[in-house]
Amino acid sequence: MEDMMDSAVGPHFSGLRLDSRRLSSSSLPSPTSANGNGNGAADAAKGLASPKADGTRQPFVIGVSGGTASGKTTVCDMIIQQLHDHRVVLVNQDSFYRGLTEEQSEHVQDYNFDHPDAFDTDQLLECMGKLKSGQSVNIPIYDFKNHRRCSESFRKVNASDVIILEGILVFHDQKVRDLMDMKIFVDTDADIRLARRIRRDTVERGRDVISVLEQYGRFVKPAFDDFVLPSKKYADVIIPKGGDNHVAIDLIVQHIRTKLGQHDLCKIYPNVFVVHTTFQIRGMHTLIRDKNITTPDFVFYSDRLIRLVVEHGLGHLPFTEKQVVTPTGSVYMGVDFCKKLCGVSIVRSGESMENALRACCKGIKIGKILIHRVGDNGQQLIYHKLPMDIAERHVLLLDPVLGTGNSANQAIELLIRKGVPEDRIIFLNLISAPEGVNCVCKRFPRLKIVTSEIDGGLNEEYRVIPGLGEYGDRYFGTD
Ligand SMILES: Nc1ncnc2c1ncn2[C@@H]1O[C@H](COP(=O)(O)OP(=O)(O)O)[C@@H](O)[C@H]1O
Ligand SMILES: Nc1ccn([C@@H]2O[C@H](COP(=O)(O)O)[C@@H](O)[C@H]2O)c(=O)n1
Ligand SMILES: [Mg+2]
Repeated sequence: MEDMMDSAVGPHFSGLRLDSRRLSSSSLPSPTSANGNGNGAADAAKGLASPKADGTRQPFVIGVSGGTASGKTTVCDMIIQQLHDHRVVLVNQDSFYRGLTEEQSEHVQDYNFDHPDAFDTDQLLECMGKLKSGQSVNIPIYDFKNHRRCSESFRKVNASDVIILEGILVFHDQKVRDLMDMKIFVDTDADIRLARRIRRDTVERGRDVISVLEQYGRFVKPAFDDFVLPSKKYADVIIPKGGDNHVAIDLIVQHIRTKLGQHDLCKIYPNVFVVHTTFQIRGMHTLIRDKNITTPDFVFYSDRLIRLVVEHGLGHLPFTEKQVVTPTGSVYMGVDFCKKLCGVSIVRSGESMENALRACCKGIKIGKILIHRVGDNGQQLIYHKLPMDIAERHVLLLDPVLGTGNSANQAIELLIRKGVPEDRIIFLNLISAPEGVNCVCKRFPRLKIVTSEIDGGLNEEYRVIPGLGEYGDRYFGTD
């Protein structure tokens, strides 16, 4: 999508109209550009939004606007359905309609629901701010039949990687626009919109045709001309034909998938590090993943790979400056290793990484954590033997395969309970599933993960695919 966006210079592109001034790579404005658009198209083309001060990434926010009944909600639902990914949430501007007072209700025919003042934009900004900072929010539920908010219930929306905010006036207020990394305008012919609106308001909202037409002529159309249409210029992408435009929706879905894709995990989570791949590394992975390899060969090549991961992990430790004198009498300005260090292996497969760690760090203390599932109810028992002064050390947590992330999270929680600061834990593994990376990084954004390959995902039995089977059994020859 990004490549295609960059090369699409004409006003029309497969039914998806892109503003070529914005999307030609040389003219992409920054989100803080002085043109007042608050345009985040540059971010949209580059990756997820910029990191926050604590190093975690902010969610990617997509604004979807357009006239009433243009198909905004339909388009958003289609995008979310196609993505089939729980890391995308929808926020409707409609939810932030102010409820009518008794007096206003008595003269509802005179109320302008299409004016910006009809929405509680401060509340919308507060909710979006919370979502962007990773907190879940309770969003009001608005009832179009009695023009009020439901007083007892809310819709809980969890923090996500992608937030879609849709509504007729989401591009009107600059503060709301500034939240967005990408803006889509659903452009549908006015006659079609009116026809749909009549049908929707009579069938779904219990109104009569006369009142719908009166409201349309008195408020909806003028407000469209005064507020909605002028905000179209802020759009990065214009979709003609709304939900019927499958080409445009496919392209947008593909774009979001790219943002969420496993190859973007390192962009999403700045603390995930994948060892730079070479043909040697690919060759060793090919051997250990082969179901026909002998146990000695599995151990030999695993050990080689683990040493690479350990060395990479050690590179993330703090250092102090150190000078030494060389045999030529010259001074070498170098660095000294971090001394306060220990390993912790998650028993049993994590123990397979201990030799490689000892080979790299002479005399290193290594603790152990055993996580034992109790029955089928998800409860787990943890046994551990850790260095007494672990709270003062940097911890290299060892487990060769990161699958669901559940055991890793249990182990990390224990380390934190023992006083180890989150940012002093480096989790080392050979293979990671994207699900595990998401699970661990969301919970512990300051911890570092160092891995040698990120696989496709988990199957129905929660095994990493393509993976390499039961690592511990293969390493210790018990398979
Ligand atoms: N492509 C389409 N063809 C036919 N009906 C549609 C189409 N898109 C939306 N509708 C219908 O039109 C009405 C308005 O669509 P909706 O997505 O709610 O628009 P908006 O959120 O922009 O107001 C709904 O009743 C919906 O079912
Ligand atoms: N009580 C209300 C509140 C809003 N409206 C109309 O809804 C339209 C916005 O929603 P869309 O899904 O159509 O974008 C807007 O045009 C309002 O006129 C209403 O009729 N009653
Ligand atoms: Mg809608």
